[in-house]
Amino acid sequence: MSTTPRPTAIPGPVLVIGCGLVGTSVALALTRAGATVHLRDVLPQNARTAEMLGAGTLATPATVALAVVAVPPDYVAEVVADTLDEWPDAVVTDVASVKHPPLQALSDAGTPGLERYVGSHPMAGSERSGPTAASETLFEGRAWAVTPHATASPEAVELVRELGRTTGATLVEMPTDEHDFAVARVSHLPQVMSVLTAARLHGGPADHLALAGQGLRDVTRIAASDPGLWRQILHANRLPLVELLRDVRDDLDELLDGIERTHVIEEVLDRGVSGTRLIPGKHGEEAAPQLAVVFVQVPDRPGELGRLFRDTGESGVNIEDLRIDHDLGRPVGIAEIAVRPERAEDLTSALTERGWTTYV
Ligand SMILES: NC(=O)c1ccc[n+]([C@@H]2O[C@H](COP(=O)([O-])OP(=O)(O)OC[C@H]3O[C@@H](n4cnc5c(N)ncnc54)[C@H](O)[C@@H]3O)[C@@H](O)[C@H]2O)c1
Ligand SMILES: O=C(O)C(=O)C[C@]1(C(=O)O)C=C[C@@H](O)C=C1
Repeated sequence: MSTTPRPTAIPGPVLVIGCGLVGTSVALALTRAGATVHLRDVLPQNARTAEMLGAGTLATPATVALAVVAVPPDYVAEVVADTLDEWPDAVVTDVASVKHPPLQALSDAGTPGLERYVGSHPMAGSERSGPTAASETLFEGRAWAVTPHATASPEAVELVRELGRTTGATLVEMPTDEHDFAVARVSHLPQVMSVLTAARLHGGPADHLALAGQGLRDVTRIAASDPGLWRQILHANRLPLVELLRDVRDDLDELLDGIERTHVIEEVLDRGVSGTRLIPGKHGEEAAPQLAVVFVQVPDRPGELGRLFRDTGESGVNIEDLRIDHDLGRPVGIAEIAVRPERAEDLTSALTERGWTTYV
């Protein structure tokens, strides 16, 4: 949900280099918070599209307080070095998904001005690429990693923190190598598992694929992401990723060897359930609370969803999450309203009283 942005404290113009999904989303969020944003891309049409979307201006800036490098990982070190050189007063950050390799390359090259560079990484994105997939609210309530290095100036670190805060994200600070181990587990391994699952659909007869439901769609959404970008991410972070893939290979062996014994299957399934409970909830709560889901039949008519939201609001029960599915072959949808378990009963009775068909 979009919140009213607070004005940014970034003390001058921002230059966004790379106007794809992430760069344009950053630029839109900064513009919305009152920053003057300049746009640049190796593909002029992407910068033009970002400008048309209201993300900033194509005019060359006279000065730059902060440059945000939002290009694919293979080009980050080179573009950061060029930007430090071109704008000697600017702080420079990048938003790439892997943080240690570019820092190492910049440091090995003895890059002048390295104290003005602080890497960062917003933990939000999409399976879509390019400026037309951008959104000014993409980072709201999401984690934004800031990865200072030993020689970074405190002023540079603070400016990059302010960038994350301006987009509505929650800051998480850690060294680059720790960051890369963390994202191998929470982002890169999930990407590989999604891809492997989607790839196994090849060869499935059409009438088998016709049975695909929401479970498959949930697991494979990110498999549709740009392979060119992910080749770079996975290659750059291959060392931590390989460790996790070996663990997954052990899990597969355990399942293959034990598939005849139900307790082995049960153990694997239980580890999955407890794993999902370790994922932090919204607003950075320690772990996602277990939620109860109230299912509500929604007639397929204009205005019905609005009526459901109004009735839910009047019940005083907060919606923690929401999904809407279509009941195949019937003129109704099913709204799945996730609420705190202790409020499920209140919501069910409030909605039933107002004429809704519900089940838990
Ligand atoms: N896609 C995601 O979900 C996601 C989320 C967080 C961070 N990231 C990181 O953000 C960065 C950008 O990813 P994206 O998803 O926005 O990709 P994208 O393909 O949507 O956009 C990349 C943009 O960079 C431009 N570009 C490429 N080389 C350039 C150069 N040398 N100079 C200037 N512009 C150049 C491209 O023309 C394109 O417009 C990547 O480093 C990625 O790892 C991606
Ligand atoms: O597609 C999404 O929903 C994402 O958020 C993508 C996602 C992620 O794994 O969380 C993917 C890579 C990035 O570096 C950051 C975000």
